[in-house]
Amino acid sequence: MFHSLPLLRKPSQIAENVTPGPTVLRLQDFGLEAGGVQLLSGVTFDLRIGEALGLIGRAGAGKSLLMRAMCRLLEQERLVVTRGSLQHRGQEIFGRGFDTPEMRAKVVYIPEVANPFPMSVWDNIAYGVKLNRIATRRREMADHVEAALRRCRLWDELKDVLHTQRATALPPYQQRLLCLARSLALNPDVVMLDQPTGSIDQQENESLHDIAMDLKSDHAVVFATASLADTARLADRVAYLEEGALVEIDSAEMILTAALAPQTRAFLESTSA
Ligand SMILES: Nc1ncnc2c1ncn2[C@@H]1O[C@H](COP(=O)(O)OP(=O)(O)OP(=O)(O)O)[C@@H](O)[C@H]1O
Repeated sequence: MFHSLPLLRKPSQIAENVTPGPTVLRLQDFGLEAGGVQLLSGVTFDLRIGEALGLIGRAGAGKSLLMRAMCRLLEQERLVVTRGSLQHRGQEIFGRGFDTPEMRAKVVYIPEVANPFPMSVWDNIAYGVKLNRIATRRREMADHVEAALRRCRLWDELKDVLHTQRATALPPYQQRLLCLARSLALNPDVVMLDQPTGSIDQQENESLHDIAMDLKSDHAVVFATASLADTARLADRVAYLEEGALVEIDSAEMILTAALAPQTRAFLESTSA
């Protein structure tokens, strides 16, 4: 029974000294159709720095699509029609004249299958830092590379091979973390992680949990995972999606132990059975 899930964090595991910061994303009755097919509808929520939102739902419910929409990273965008409002810091993401590259540095999406550049670890991070003029001097650049790798718990392992280790030859989990480090070096305010705990072992899961809890201190974090246990450990709020529609969003505790919508309850029952 889902109401007996022994999954919720103890209060002590909630990031300490974090009071939710400013709202960075605001969705109001947001919907999206592609090629005449309705793929997302009725999505309304605000997202603030300092909180983690877990997206749950069956395969194909629209979790990845929603995250991709939130950073305007859609396939065949010319076929896409949006409804309602989706704003990053007060600006419509799908509005005309919106600065998409600048926003993509601020609202980052890390897919389940990592896509590092076929370059060294250093170049993977330095490339965007240089392009976005975050640092130009080598000393400054080195600080950014180190800080990003430290936050992703990669520094100790990679510090001696920054220039010689090809990113695409790293193990898959490290590739994913490197992509996260690459994005963090651009100072985003929203970090979206798609299936972050997919195909990783227990030790990696623990390390990822620590990384995500730390990220929450100065970012808004959105993630989708098939694991309700991981959702319960990481999320402050949880949103349940079904067939592209937002059915219910509330605190993690409410959704995972006392969901109101029958659809949410049915999903939780089937998932924890
Ligand atoms: N650009 C697009 N054009 C048309 N259909 C799309 C597009 N992007 C996604 N879809 C469709 O939208 C639906 C939602 O897919 P999505 O990958 O977001 O589901 P999901 O909830 O993340 O599933 P999973 O848990 O399996 O990852 C799917 O039917 C998918 O084929």
